[in-house]
Amino acid sequence: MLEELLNGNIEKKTITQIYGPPGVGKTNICIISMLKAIENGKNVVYIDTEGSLSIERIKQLSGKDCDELLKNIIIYEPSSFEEQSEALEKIFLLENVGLIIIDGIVSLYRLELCDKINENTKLNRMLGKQISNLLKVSRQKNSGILITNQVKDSINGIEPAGGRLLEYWSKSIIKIEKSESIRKLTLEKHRHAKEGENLRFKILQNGLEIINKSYQ
Ligand SMILES: Nc1ncnc2c1ncn2[C@@H]1O[C@H](COP(=O)(O)OP(=O)(O)OP(=O)(O)O)[C@@H](O)[C@H]1O
Repeated sequence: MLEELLNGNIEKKTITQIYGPPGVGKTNICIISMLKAIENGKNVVYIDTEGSLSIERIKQLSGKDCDELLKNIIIYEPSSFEEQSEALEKIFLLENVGLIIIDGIVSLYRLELCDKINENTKLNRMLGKQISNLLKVSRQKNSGILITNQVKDSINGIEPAGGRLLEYWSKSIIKIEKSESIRKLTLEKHRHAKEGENLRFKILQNGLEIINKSYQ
């Protein structure tokens, strides 16, 4: 799905970010990207911070029994932002990693934000360290990085959460929105594909159906 919009695979050694409101289809796209990487003979690390990953959904989208596929998926389910940092450290020890997915990169971070400035500074430092580790491990393994992000309100409507740091280090940024059953992906930032390109699709039981691709 993302390949059609990016005119190629998810780039290796950089962060591709997809952001949008709840229930819009971010996890579905993560699963499709994961299945593609496995099809290409790679293992996938899936860091599920919100309990979004469903084995049943993997089964539906792959059309296969999951037992074989699960051998190629390393799932982490951190319950704190610190555990998320620890999960990233573990990837350095894994073999044949083609794609690292963090579904909800700042969900736990946002949950832990509070009114104590010291605590928030610590969380920000941890986010910086996580981004640095992600880039380091992806260079070491020659793997892609796909993260999903929540939205926050801004004067222009909505924008990705996680601040400038995450925006700067995400070399591809894709917005996803929904109107009734139609989803729209828009390429907002990319190093070598046309920004503003968009793709409309539907989520079906057994896959994602592309409706059209256009440039506006
Ligand atoms: N079998 C299915 N057939 C059709 N649509 C489905 C099926 N399974 C899930 N969906 C649709 O997928 C959508 C949820 O997508 P997804 O979980 O990818 O969203 P998300 O953006 O990751 O949400 P969140 O941020 O809350 O985790 C829902 O609209 C749901 O109806």
